[in-house]
Amino acid sequence: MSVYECSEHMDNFLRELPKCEHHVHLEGTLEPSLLFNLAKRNNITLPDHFPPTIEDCAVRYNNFADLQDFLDHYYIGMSVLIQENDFYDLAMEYFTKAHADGCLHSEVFFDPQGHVERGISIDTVVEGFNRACKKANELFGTTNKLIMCLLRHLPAESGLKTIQDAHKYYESGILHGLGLDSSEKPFPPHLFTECYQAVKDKFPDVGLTAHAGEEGDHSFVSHSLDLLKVSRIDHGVNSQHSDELLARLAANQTMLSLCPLSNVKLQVVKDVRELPIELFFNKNVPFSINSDDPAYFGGYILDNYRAVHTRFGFTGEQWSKIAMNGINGSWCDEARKQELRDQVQAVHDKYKGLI
Ligand SMILES: Nc1ncnc2[nH]cnc12
Ligand SMILES: [Zn+2]
Repeated sequence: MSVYECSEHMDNFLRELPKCEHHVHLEGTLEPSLLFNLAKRNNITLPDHFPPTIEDCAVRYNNFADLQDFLDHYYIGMSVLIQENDFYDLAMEYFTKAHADGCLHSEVFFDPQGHVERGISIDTVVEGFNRACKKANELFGTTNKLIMCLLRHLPAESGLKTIQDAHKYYESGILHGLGLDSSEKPFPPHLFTECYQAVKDKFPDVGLTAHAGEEGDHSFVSHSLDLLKVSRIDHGVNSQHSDELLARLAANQTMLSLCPLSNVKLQVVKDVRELPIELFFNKNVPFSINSDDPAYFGGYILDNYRAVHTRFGFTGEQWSKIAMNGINGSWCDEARKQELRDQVQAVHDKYKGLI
């Protein structure tokens, strides 16, 4: 349901526009090609109901009934990640694609509990991902931060243990944030108050965020703000149903990390056009545009920008504001933010009069 055309100039502008990604799960960047390679390399037999070929994956991934249906595949997919090098290769594939899409700063999620419960140590996971963050910076000049997520379908005690295991990585600055993901509706934010408090007490500078308002209603968003003290919200689309919450997000400039193609693939909406993106823009609620689990949802960050453009037809001015909001909501230092803002301004000026 594309309404607006994406002219050649606009397409170039969107690619060159310096982008920040705040909502991508590294395990969700596991393309079927790498998944099958790693299964072979590590002698992993996938269950019979997992799609047996790359082509079958494409069909199955186009037919998720909802978030849980996707997650059931996502957890099987990640079972092929065993060695530190597997985590490194996975993250390098993502950083390479993100760089080609004009993404200059990525804050990436990972799910340590999904690996530790299979007998993989958190050190294997973090060391592999951290090595890739450093290599991508060296190769592409991009900046990258790791956000550890807790799985909300597991008890808070498991979350607390994971936080303990990650202590040295928060202390050394290898981990920059804490997030909360997995099945939303049955596991509301209040269950994790103690986990968030534990990190906040020990590491007050660590960024806090949580998935909320993807399938859960707007109270999941306000409770994440009130109880978990998060400074960002992942998804947050259901904030649209509360004027009071919208006013609060705007007043505090709390950024929502939106994932348009994910919302379509997981049946949150039928088409990107139905998302409240114009409402958020007009109400001054800051948001960034992200890919969530691009290997499963058929598009990386630029595909998501394009999908939004063809539905909403934002002007160059509006796109530059969206890019600036993404920079302001990032967890990099002020010097890096200024560098990124200057680059947005330069691309904006280059395309003035052309788009
Ligand atoms: N979209 C999503 N929502 C909740 N948990 C996730 N884990 C990976 N992708 C997710
Ligand atoms: Zn997500």
